[in-house]
Amino acid sequence: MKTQRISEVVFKAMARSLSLEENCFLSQCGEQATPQPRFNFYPKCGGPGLVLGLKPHADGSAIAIVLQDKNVEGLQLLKDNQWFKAPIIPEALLINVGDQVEISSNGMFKSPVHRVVTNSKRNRISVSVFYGPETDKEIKPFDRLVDNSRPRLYKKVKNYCDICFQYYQQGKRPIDAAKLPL
Ligand SMILES: O=C(O)CCC(=O)C(=O)O
Ligand SMILES: [Fe+2]
Repeated sequence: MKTQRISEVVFKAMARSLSLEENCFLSQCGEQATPQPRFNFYPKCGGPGLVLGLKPHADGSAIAIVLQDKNVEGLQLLKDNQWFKAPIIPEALLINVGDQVEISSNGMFKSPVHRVVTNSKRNRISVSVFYGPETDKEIKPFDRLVDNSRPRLYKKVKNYCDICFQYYQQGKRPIDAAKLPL
């Protein structure tokens, strides 16, 4: 899977959709940004209403490219306090916006909270490839997206993923630590 190329196309398209210079997300990430793949296996589970495959979280990366199981659904996204199922579209790649794109786009793109539920009859697999900035790169809202009508919403962050795990364990959202008081 040529995920590097896909990430470039997606980052450029997101920049153009905000009328920004097309390399802005890519240059924030830097040249050495390495993909972080994760292979997920969710065993079938006798109590699917009681046990989650992956608890609610938002991805800490800039984007994630997800190849979902072709036959077993499970991914759900939170919108207006309701969980919505991600449909199965065989061979399709799902692109998820992560916290670091929410920060650099000053909230124009939202990093959705999502979870994975278990299935009582079938195992499920998925592959996520996370793209984010190289170590020590500073991420902050693009100046072009900050003005009087849209104030700066987030502080600068660095090595953001380091705090993500800690927040995840505590059931908190790391992006809340980056929010500026309104
Ligand atoms: O299994 C999935 O469909 C999504 C996995 C996910 O959210 C993640 O790896 O962060
Ligand atoms: Fe995720």
